[in-house]
Amino acid sequence: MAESTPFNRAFPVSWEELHRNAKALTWRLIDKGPWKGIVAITRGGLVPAAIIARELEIRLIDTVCVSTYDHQNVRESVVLKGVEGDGDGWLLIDDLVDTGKTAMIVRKMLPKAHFATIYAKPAGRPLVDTFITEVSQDTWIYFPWDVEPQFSQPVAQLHRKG
Ligand SMILES: O=P(O)(O)OC[C@H]1O[C@H](OP(=O)(O)OP(=O)(O)O)[C@H](O)[C@@H]1O
Ligand SMILES: O=c1[nH]c(=O)c2nc[nH]c2[nH]1
Ligand SMILES: [Mg+2]
Repeated sequence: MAESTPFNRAFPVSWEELHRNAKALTWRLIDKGPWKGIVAITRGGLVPAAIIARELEIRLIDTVCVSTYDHQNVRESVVLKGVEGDGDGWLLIDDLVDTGKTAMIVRKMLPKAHFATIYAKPAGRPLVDTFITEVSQDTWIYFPWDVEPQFSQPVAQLHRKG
């Protein structure tokens, strides 16, 4: 039997929307710098970090590699790679905070970094310094790199099923 998850809503994000939101995040970050560089939290933080690096004209980019999910199932975080220093003057980027588990680990590694994400759910929100859009805790965000186009049921049919 498939494992159940706490996600009742789907929030699909297109490449265009992600690009626009990453640029919007840059506008919120520009006056908070200057930044020595960016630390991207892989893998989800890589695309937002690339867009933000382009907009802020930052070429020094490092990674912290952390994995906390198997698809929608949360588990023990695995840290595959850390980074030197305390993060002072660095921008730390991820795609989102959900439970805040990943953020808690990375903030401990880089306590002085400025942590920014595009999306935040309520449980993780207090751990983020700057973000763009909040979605509810029971929403799963579908990023464009994780999906492909497929048939979707007409609303009338979904409605009839209740
Ligand atoms: O706030 P949390 O509950 O920790 O969830 C947020 C984290 O989960 C996802 O990463 P994931 O572990 O799926 O790895 P990935 O970035 O390699 O896809 C996402 O990219 C965040 O890093
Ligand atoms: O693609 C994703 N969407 C989410 O909503 C989420 N929450 C934790 N990790 C996530 N990954
Ligand atoms: Mg991640």
